[in-house]
Amino acid sequence: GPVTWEDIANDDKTPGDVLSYGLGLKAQRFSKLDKITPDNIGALIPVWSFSFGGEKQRGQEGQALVHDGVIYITASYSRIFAVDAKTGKRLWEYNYRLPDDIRPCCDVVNRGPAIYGDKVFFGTLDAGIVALNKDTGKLVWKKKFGDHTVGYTMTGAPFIVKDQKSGKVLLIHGSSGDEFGVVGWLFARDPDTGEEVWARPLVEGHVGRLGGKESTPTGDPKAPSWPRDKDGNLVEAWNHGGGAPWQTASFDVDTNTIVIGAGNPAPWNTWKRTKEGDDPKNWDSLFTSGQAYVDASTGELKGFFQHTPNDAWDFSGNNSIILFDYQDANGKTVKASAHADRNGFFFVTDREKLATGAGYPNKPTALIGAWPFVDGITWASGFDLKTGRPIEKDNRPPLPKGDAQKGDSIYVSPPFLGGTNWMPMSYSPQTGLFYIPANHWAMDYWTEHLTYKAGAAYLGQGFRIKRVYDDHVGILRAIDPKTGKIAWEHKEKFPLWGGTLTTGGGLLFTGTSDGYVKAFDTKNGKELWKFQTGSGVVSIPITWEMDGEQYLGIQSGYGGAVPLWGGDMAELTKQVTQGGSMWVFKLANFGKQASK
Ligand SMILES: O=C(O)c1cc(C(=O)O)c2c(n1)C(=O)C(=O)c1cc(C(=O)O)[nH]c1-2
Ligand SMILES: [Ca+2]
Ligand SMILES: [Ca+2]
Repeated sequence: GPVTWEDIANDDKTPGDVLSYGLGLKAQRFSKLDKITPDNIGALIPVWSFSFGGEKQRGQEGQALVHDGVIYITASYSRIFAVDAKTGKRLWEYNYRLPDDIRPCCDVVNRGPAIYGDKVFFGTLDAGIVALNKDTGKLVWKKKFGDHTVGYTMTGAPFIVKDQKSGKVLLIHGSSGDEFGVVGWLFARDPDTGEEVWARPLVEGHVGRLGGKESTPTGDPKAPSWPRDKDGNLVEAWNHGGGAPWQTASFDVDTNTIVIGAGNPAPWNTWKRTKEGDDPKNWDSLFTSGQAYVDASTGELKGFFQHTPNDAWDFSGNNSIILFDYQDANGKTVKASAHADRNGFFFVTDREKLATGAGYPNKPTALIGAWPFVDGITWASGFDLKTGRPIEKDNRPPLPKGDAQKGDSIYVSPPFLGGTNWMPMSYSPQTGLFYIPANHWAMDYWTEHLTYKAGAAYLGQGFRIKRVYDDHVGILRAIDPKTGKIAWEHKEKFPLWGGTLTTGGGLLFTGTSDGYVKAFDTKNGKELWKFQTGSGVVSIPITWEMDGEQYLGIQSGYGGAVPLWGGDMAELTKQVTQGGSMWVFKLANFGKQASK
């Protein structure tokens, strides 16, 4: 049958299906299923594996959905499959026809579909979004939202919300393309027709749309966080300023607020976004590299917290923002958001303040806590809780001296690939901990001259990624959101590039770049189980219940940004062969089958 809004709103409470990216509107990636436990996980075995086929493989970063015994999985190169969850039999397949001149910065990935009514929705790499009939795979509508030849693309999973004022269900999705100098947009559409309801650009002073007409500027129309040139015009970078919300939202029903991360400013070169001769700290490049709180009815930006003002490192602010509640020291319930940023800090913010924070962003600050979750951060020593601003180490890549083509190279950690990246963390209400798939690495980093050219990379920085520790790159860490203390950690030889999932059985599932699906004890990080899938795992695990049994699903297929941009880490992972498949596991019950 059709998927209703109630089904989606209750997704986190109904383990028989998985209807949203994040396994619920709060994106906690926690399933209460407790049939698989630390005691019996030794009996977890594959039930089936499904190959995405095709000549082209590359990164499989999707999170699958499950409804009525059908799994919906997106794959690289804008493909989607419906597969029988019991048997692994293909029900239908849809291959979007991509033009040759797409410009995804960081591999031809897709992070998953959305489902609502009788349709499934997913983004395409030529900056489009399509709706298909979920039972037949037949195209219902398609919309192109940006010019792919200048760099617009889409890799993130769309998300369904319900505007609590109008009662309208909306399909929410973002855009990618900051590395090519496009302005990032967040869109709300009618899921039945694909018609735009509103759209919100995330560069200050750019104007949004509502009901097909210009609505309001984002922030201050004069864009005071961007500098002006000698003639009084906003600098070139402002026209191409980035801020792409290229990952997936969460939704706070209570305040009718869409919570989404905004991408890096463009270009990466901090001096192109700083008034000549001035300090970058005076030019924040709003509304980039932070968490945005958007009104579901109008697309207005209600609040914003910036993780990296005038981001010089492509730290971005995109990856998951998990909504959770906790008791503070006085026993008061705090409605908070949690986010592990590429800049190396784990943030806890007050989501009620951010949803109602009238006036200029960051004032008053909604920051509750910011703690490092990786070692050796070079750009800042911490955050000032009074102002919400970073305490910078004055370690920005310098301008080239005199006529030099390049500035002096500096050592930066985390590098632009981040302390973590797109791969979503998860939360366990049982342990009260967050589980962050992180990496220890660094880069040599230098400034280069540049001017904007449509369709060309717009960075103005050079880099080389390198290792920090001999024994590991990947570092899975459990962090306490009240204290920032690391409860446990687990090291991996290769970069971690897959998302995490926690369960009521006290397990944490994730994948590794060298091909394993692994399970850990959420309490102490003990590795309890692993299975080799045959290619690197850079996707997101899910779990669901079918006929009284708990299933685990995850995609295998190595790719993403590391093999393309990872310098020494790209070299390291060259030995990983490509693939493209979905794996499904459950507990072995040979005894029961024999007695049937
Ligand atoms: O700013 C952007 O528009 C944008 C988009 C994407 C993307 O859509 O995949 C990535 C990035 N930036 C990025 O900086 C990055 O490190 C990255 C890694 C990945 C990946 O899938 O492995 N995508 C992206
Ligand atoms: Ca569910
Ligand atoms: Ca980026």
